[in-house]
Amino acid sequence: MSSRASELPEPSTVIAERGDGRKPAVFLDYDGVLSPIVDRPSDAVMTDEMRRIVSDLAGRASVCVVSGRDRQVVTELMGLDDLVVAGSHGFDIHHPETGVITHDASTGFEDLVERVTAEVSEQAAGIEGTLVEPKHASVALHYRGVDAARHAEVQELVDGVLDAHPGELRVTPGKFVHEIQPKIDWNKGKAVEHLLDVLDLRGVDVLPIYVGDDVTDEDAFNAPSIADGGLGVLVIGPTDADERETAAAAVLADVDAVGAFLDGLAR
Ligand SMILES: O=P(O)(O)OC[C@H]1O[C@H](O[C@H]2O[C@H](CO)[C@@H](O)[C@H](O)[C@H]2O)[C@H](O)[C@@H](O)[C@@H]1O
Repeated sequence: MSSRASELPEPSTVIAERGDGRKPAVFLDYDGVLSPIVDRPSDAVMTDEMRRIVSDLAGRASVCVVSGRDRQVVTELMGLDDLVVAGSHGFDIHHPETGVITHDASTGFEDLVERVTAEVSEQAAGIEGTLVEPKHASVALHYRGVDAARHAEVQELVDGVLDAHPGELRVTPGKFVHEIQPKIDWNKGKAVEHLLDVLDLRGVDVLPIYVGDDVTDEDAFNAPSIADGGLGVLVIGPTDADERETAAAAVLADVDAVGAFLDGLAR
């Protein structure tokens, strides 16, 4: 089911109205959720205050980070190495105590991603302001720094790369970024369902909550455990359109509101 973001309540209201006494299992996106959107991806370092909030919450409830970033990168930006992290849009999952968590789509795409990353890097060098972010299971082509008059060229580049690999790739739009991924049936929603299984978080006493801001987070809002009985929370950034349609059931206004919500959760 899809709703207009501006018409959705805050998550604390939903939880109170449901009389929900279940123990939260919290899945958190990173950019736009735990750290505001900034011009350069490498500048999105989590604040000390958000680090304290996430650490405190992890002491009271199950917390997993599900990010489009590479796992090592998001771990470093958070300054926390004791959380379960599903990096590279949920392809690369790691538990701090037991190590890598495998799944149906864990491997098999490495050569393709390496070749595509090289192609994108070579072609993007001709478009000033692009930034190529190589990742474990995708390549992100950022165009935030590209003159608007050249955005069509960036799109042509992406279309050309997809055409050169018929049936092998898909592209997901993000915030001034094209995420080129192997065409494999895996996404953040599948990663959430897998984590609920392997971390033994299924049960009538568990409330799965997913907090995200981007297009790829809609897969998680639509995951059965979030959409049916769980809680999807969309973070609307300052530049996002209020009329955005989302499968989330609640909204938060910005990263500060995320901090306040997480700080109050499970107390
Ligand atoms: O799934 P997420 O953890 O939200 O990651 C989504 C993408 O976030 C990053 O890019 C976005 O945030 C940057 C920093 O604020 C911003 O400069 C960029 O324009 C945004 O698209 C990250 O660089 C990507 O790899 C993630 O997939």
